Amino acid sequence: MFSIPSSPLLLVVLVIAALIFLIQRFLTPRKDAREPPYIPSNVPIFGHILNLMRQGSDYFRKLNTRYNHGIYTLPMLSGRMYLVASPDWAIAVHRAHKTLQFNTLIAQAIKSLFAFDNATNALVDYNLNGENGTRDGIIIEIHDMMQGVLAPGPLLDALNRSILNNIAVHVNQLAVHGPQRLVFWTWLRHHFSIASVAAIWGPRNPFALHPEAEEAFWVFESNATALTMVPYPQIFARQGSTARQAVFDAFYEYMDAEAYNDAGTSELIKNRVKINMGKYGLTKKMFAHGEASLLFGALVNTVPTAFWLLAYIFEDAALLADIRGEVDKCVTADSASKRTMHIGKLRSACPLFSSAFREVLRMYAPVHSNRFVAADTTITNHTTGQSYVLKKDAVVQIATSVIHFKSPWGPDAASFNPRRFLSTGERAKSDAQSSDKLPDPAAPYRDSEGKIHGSAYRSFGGGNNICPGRFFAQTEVLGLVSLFVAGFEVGGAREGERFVTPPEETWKMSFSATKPGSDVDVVVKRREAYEGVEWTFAT
Ligand code: HEM
Repeated sequence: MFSIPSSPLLLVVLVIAALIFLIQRFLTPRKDAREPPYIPSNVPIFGHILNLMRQGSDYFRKLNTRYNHGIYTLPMLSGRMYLVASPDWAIAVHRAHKTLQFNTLIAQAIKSLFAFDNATNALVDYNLNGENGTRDGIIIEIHDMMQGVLAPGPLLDALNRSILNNIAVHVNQLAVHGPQRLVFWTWLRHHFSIASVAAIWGPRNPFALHPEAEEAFWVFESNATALTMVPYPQIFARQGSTARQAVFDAFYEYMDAEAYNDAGTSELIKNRVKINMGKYGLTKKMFAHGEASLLFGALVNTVPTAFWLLAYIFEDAALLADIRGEVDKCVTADSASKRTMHIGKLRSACPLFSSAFREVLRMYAPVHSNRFVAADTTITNHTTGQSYVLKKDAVVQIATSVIHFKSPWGPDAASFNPRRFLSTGERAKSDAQSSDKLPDPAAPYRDSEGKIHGSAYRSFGGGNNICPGRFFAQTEVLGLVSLFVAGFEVGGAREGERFVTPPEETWKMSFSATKPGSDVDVVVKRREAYEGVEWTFAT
């Protein structure tokens, strides 16, 4: 017969055990045998979340090493997350895009991150996933417009010209009177940011109107998770909230001055104005909030990518010499002091340079893709024929940070190999190519035997929501880095020292590219015979 325990401690233990049992019983999602393998955590209900908070996305790698499945069910609170850790399952997720939705999650995130009012939230929700069977609605129209404007063609060429010539202005001012010391990440982040923002938003852009908004943006960005998760962020995520407001204010001033009408504003922004304010009647204030979202797209991945590419090239004298051999062929001399970098040639005729760029993205931009399960959905792995059911209201996360470091990348997957993306065939093809064709930086990975691995290379995501900015990002990064390679030497802070690549930040969630964990002092000087040279780009 049941009797009340005499020890108060035992009583407490029993009550806690009973509570955990009840919470687990009612909160833990019911298992369905048709779902992907179910991975319990050592601490019920909260375990996976606590581990993620402590270890960031490294936790997914550890789970994958331990269980080695291609896809998992992770119970979290009363719901579940499906973790995708293989290219084949990633393809299966992208195929089911009607019910595995990107827009539902992005809408949820932008509403809180950009502090929209109710009227704007309603506009965001309108025909969010094409429920009406049409392509109207703010989110869908902006998506379609961006895919169009940023696709290879004359509009992208104009944007490329603008960013590259802005970058050249900054680089031309370097080491003019002899070697110059730089705090490298800080220098790069500042100059790349203002060059990009000027190319996109025009001469009277928000950073030009309010220079403090640039630093505020990076504070806002590093507090983005807290801003979306914490209630009353103005109290509990104060630093991020203040920085966010400074960015909103700078954009508001830009909108209020109608500076988007200035010559030099990109078609991207002119079209965003037409859709958001013209067609859907967003207020200037709310549009100013929403524009900050494009800053995330434009800056948070490209700046670290440029940094790591420069770091790896200048750290390794042999790699620098090889890439220089390619890049020098893309330069023409217009006069004794004027050189032109031909960007089309840079993209199509520098196989090692392009390979190193993609390798940097593999290692430092393993950005996860998230999808919302709008209805129970069966997905099938077309290599194995196996199927699983994903349950309504769950979230699917394609763990690029796992996929980029396992098969098919081989035993050296953990280390930087700038030649990884060269295959014999590809090299021959690139050498022979004389046109300025634009290779897709998100093209499937081909290994050294020429075998194609679809969806193994995922820095730009995949499926319907593949990053529209990938061609632009490729041009900006290769353009900036090419000027350093062709015209400068970057060494350590002391005479004769080589550049030493700093470690990456330790805790990361793989929402965006990894930043350096510490800054690095360098000395930049002009390359011999390029002392007085001024650079421009031809696109
Ligand atoms: C190295 C640079 C970049 C990386 C690694 C990157 C990566 C990504 C990833 C992983 C996604 C999500 C795809 C998915 O879930 O399947 C994405 C989406 C997006 N990116 Fe990028 N991105 C970069 C540069 C840019 C640039 C320069 C822009 C704009 C100027 C941009 C604009 C966007 C936009 C608007 C989306 C949302 C797409 C949609 O609504 O369907 N990105 N990016």
